[in-house]
Amino acid sequence: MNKDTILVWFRNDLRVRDNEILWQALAKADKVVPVYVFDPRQFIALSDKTQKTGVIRAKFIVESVHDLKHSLQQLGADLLVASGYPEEILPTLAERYQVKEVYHHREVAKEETDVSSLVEEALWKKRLNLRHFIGHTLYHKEDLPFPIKDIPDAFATFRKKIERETAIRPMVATPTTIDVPEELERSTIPTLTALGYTDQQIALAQASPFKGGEHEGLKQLDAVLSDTSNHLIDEFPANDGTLLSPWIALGCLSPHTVYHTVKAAEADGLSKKIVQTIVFGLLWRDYFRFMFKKHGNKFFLANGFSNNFVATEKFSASKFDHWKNGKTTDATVNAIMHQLNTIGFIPYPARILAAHYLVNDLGINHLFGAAYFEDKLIDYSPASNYGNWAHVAGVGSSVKDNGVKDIKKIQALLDPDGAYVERWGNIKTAPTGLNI
Ligand SMILES: Cc1cc2nc3c(=O)[nH]c(=O)nc-3n(C[C@H](O)[C@H](O)[C@H](O)COP(=O)(O)OP(=O)(O)OC[C@H]3O[C@@H](n4cnc5c(N)ncnc54)[C@H](O)[C@@H]3O)c2cc1C
Repeated sequence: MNKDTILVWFRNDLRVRDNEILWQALAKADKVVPVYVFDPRQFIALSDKTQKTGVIRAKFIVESVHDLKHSLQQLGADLLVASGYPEEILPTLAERYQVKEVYHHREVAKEETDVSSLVEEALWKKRLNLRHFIGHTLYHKEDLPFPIKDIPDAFATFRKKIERETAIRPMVATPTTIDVPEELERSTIPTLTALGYTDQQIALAQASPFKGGEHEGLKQLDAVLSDTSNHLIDEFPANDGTLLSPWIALGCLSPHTVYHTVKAAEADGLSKKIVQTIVFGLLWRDYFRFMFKKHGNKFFLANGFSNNFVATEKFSASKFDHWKNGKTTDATVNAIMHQLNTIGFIPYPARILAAHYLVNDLGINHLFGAAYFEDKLIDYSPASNYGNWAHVAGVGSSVKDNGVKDIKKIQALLDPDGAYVERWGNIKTAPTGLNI
């Protein structure tokens, strides 16, 4: 057995910069086998005409995998790309390349952790270890001032304690060269057609201005910090965020890269307000991931964290369809849904307004809306999506943050001068079902 080879299984960490699994594998082994697997479970059509991964996010993923492959090639390595079940593919590759261990980043939501467990079991049958790393959060789980089971549910308390008592780790170094086994097989990245999307869907996805990959993410970070306008920023005139969430969600950028880059820019004069907005956002993201770790499947219950039973039998398929297709009686909600269906991204106030309308005006349980966002959002991540939806619906984990406080103010934030509804209100979007 060659004890000096480690298989690095990339999932939602599609980067070479600040990637602990890659860095640790290189420190421990002479050679690594970098692998990405397109898992068919991630690309299936669901019974209600939605998809697990809508075509816009699928395009973003494919672009990000291309970018990672290119980066690894620049470092003298390559990315082995396969399609199939990771629990079947990874043990086969591990055997073929006689690896000593398999490294990956641990996830928090059930579907993702179930896949890890299947891989772990299959590897174990070959006496191989799947090593889990915790690299998705800004604050490292092991540095928290409390065990997971004691993390405060109230966001304000969580934030106060964590900011006071925990240091943020530095970034790990970026490799300058990577050795892979000489016989590493050449592989190609599947097209969207091969992943099961129709020509019409693929044409639709071209309207999104977001392009996947670590390089694009770094470019966006640069544009935000240098306060220069770019096509993406121009697309969202009233947005005060960074628009970095798609790259953060897929791990093209690590939260540490964003944090440390922003902090360095602050020392060079970047406005404190921008820095605070970004750090505050990253804290919310950490909070939801830790809450998922603590409470698990509670986020997928119709009544969430509330003890009151939430009735779901009033569900109206036609109202839900109107909401999805931007055909409600509310012009702002319609504009929001058109934007979501067209480019796979809507700003935070738009998410609140659309979610609030579905739950309060249409009386539809928030889980339906969350599942629709799961299909459409380019930055979809289970903890952030289901955690935020639960709050808007009033059944979230942080009691004080439940519900929507001032809907008019949020409306004004999204569309201060009516330009948003003007831009997105009348756009003709394709129907959202799969049979487009
Ligand atoms: C109903 C609903 C569903 C949502 N679903 C998702 C989702 O699936 N994925 C996702 O990344 N965000 C989700 N959000 C949170 C938020 O809307 C987006 O993270 C934000 O709009 C991204 O824009 P930005 O990159 O400009 O954010 P910025 O303001 O620049 O914030 C910096 C980063 O912090 C994180 N962040 C900011 N706000 C939040 C928040 N409230 N919760 C969690 N993380 C946050 C993001 O990674 C973001 O890129 C959801 C919000 C709502 C109300």
